[in-house]
Amino acid sequence: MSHVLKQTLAHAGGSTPGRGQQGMESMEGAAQAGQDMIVFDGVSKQYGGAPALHATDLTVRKGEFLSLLGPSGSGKSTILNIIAGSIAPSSGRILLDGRDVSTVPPRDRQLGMVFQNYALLPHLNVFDNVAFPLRVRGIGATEIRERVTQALHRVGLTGYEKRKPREMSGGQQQRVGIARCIVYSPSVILMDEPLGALDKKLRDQLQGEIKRLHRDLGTTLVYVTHDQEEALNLSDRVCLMNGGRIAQLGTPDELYFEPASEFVADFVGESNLFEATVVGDDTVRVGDHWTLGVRSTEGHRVGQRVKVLVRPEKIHAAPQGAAAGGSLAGNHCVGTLAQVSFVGGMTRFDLTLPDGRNMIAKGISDRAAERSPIGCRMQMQWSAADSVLLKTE
Ligand SMILES: Nc1ncnc2c1ncn2[C@@H]1O[C@H](COP(=O)(O)OP(=O)(O)OP(=O)(O)O)[C@@H](O)[C@H]1O
Repeated sequence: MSHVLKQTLAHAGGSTPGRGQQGMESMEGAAQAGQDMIVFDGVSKQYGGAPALHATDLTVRKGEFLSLLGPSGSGKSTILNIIAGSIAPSSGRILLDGRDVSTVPPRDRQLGMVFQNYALLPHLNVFDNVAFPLRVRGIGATEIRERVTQALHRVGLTGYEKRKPREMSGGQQQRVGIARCIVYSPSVILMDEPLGALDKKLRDQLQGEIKRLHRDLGTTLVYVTHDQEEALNLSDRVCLMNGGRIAQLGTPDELYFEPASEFVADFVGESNLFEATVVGDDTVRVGDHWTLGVRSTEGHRVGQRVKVLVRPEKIHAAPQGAAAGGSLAGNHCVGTLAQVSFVGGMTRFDLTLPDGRNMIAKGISDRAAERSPIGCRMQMQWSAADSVLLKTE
């Protein structure tokens, strides 16, 4: 039996909290119960002295959809597995709904898990796979039938009860995995790259279903992904990891428009980044002559080196001489068109500025602009309010 399958069964086989577990509730932990569902208090993990997770404080609120996003090896699965109890932290405390569970085994944490490889029992049909966690809890046959029927209905699999996992597509198998998780109403659902094995179209569809499910159930959900679009689309908040540390924790909007660092700006979406020097209030200079207005230089001194972020969709690009699109008073420059492409209803312009810098601009598809020949002169405009200074690292 695979390690993952064993883990799943351990979770699925959890009993209701016993006396021993309640005895572990510390007074301090109980006092923190309230809006916080999961609390990491200085939690770290080392493997033979190498840190997989540096000492981390993290709070997941009740009912929240929190994504753990980051490149490979950044510590996402380590956090998820520490919450699940399948990895013991090297230091720190974990509170679940105010209760210190640092030493509570996985089966007693009342969590649901969904894995990338579904981890279904191949010899059982869909009904029995979903019923499994209820059977190990000793629930009666009538209630099992009701709850399995309802869980399968929620994931759109009514009528598939008798199928074996191998007779189903990847997307359907993952729906079974989700039904098996929600059937026993866990207070927290942990999903580890649940859509990682599916193609883009199915991923998009199941993303919508997971989002709806989360809204309907109101359960706290922690979701590991390395796909930034998925994280931004699904989450109330995103916890972006880098090298075993939290790079930024915030709403998708905050990460996208107010990234805390160049790493965050780069990882989440596309960006134009300019090295610049602060030359006055809300004004910076790029290179020798180019002066830009920025949203704010508060907290920076004149002469300080900074990086300025402008998201491509905030830059309006048009062939030089064409009517300007709106009044984006503030910043402008000219350049030559290096490439134009049509991506999902947007036109993307890759531009080269006179000093050799590259710039990306994106806008709602514009037929006239799209027909602009490569090498033509383009004029770009954007507002100072959309030029954000990044904190220097
Ligand atoms: N059992 C282990 N023994 C030694 N090192 C480990 C072990 N498990 C994880 N690590 C290391 O800990 C770090 C964090 O791993 P983790 O699995 O949390 O990353 P991740 O962000 O989930 O990556 P991925 O997206 O590739 O799954 C990595 O450097 C990894 O090599």
